[in-house]
Amino acid sequence: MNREIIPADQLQAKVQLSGSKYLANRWVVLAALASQPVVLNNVVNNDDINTAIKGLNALGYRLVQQDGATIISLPREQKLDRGVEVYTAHSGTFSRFIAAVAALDAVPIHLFGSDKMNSRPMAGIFSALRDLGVAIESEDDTLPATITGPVKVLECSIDGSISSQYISALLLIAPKLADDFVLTITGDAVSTHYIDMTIDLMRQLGVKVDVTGKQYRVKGAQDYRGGEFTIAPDPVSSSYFMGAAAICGGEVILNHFDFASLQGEAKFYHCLQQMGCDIQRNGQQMIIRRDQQSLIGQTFDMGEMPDVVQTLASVACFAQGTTVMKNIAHLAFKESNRIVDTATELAKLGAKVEYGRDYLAVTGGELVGTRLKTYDDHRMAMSLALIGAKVPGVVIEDADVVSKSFPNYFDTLATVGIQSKIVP
Ligand SMILES: O=C(O)C1=C[C@@H](OP(=O)(O)O)[C@@H](O)[C@H](O)C1
Ligand SMILES: C=C(OP(=O)(O)O)C(=O)O
Repeated sequence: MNREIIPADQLQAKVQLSGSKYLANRWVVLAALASQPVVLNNVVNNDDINTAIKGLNALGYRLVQQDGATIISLPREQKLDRGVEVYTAHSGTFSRFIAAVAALDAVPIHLFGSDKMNSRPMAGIFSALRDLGVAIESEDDTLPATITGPVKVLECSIDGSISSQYISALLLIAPKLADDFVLTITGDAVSTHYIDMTIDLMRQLGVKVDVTGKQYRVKGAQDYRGGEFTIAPDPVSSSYFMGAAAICGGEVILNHFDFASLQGEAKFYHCLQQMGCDIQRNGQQMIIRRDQQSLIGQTFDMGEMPDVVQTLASVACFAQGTTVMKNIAHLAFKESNRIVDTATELAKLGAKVEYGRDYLAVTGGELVGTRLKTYDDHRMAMSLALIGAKVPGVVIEDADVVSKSFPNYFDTLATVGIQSKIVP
């Protein structure tokens, strides 16, 4: 389904966003592994989280979706006694997390993803699991793969320069191993705040994790305890509405912003502030305003904010001068190649774009609306749509890719004043 975005006037809107998919991805795994019941509230209903729940249940874990946004998880009754298959769809996070969870069982577990997911790297987690004595069958260190545990060795190292998800995955299962586990990160680690988020939630369930520089030590045979938790709103979903205020002008109020979030992208508003937006906090609300002031291009290190690079690239199209997003080599391994593919689509609109292995630079100027591809990447659809709020004739192809993280994205955009219509 393709959508044409209708240009909007200045915005004057309030928006309430659903729970973080990043926290939910971790919580469902932790809840599954917990020794007591866990209740999760404000769980986002999107493809990635539904895939994770289904996949964990295929391994005999017991997560049940109650009415709306609540999930209840009960402890698993027994380990698997025969092999099963798990579909990981387009979720990089779940593919990496479930590879580690699968290693806790001593039967072959076959993982396969969507075509896109099957081309994303898994080598980091597979090589670490092999070092831990787990058998991995995979043609080229991608999915599909068959994983046969259990973990027999309790020390490994992992290259942190491709994805932090490999590290989060191993940490999540570490308390369930028989003895103390030591993980050392090599290389220049990326997206490290995601590892901090993982450890923070593990600690909330009562387990002990020691961090010394690039080394993580987790005591073996610890129980994740139960409890009831409410998931805070998603900082990356909120970036599109902040970006909308920056591009269209006017004011957008995020009803509830997770100011305490450890996630790197929760600081995206600092980028908009530096470019000229006025940002205010009122309790849990964030207010983003742009009146007469122009946006001014800046240089940003986005190494810890990978998932808002495309939002920033869209905003940059409307700024004076050049916005440089650097330290983003790891964006090549997401749902699309978020350096090359973003540059390609922006260039189709007439934007002046330059890119290299680890940067993207966008210079503001006149744009002309056209049809844009989304490459099976939800964030490509959501961020490019923002350009259509200002430039007539922007058509987002395969706009329903947004269901990966934000199924009602276009309805929510309409509530802030940016309408769209389905077109051939
Ligand atoms: O741990 C996570 O929840 C994620 C980590 C990041 O990936 P990388 O560590 O691969 O950069 C991020 O881009 C992804 O959307 C979610
Ligand atoms: C990269 C993303 O997710 P994942 O790696 O889980 O597919 C994302 O949501 O932008």
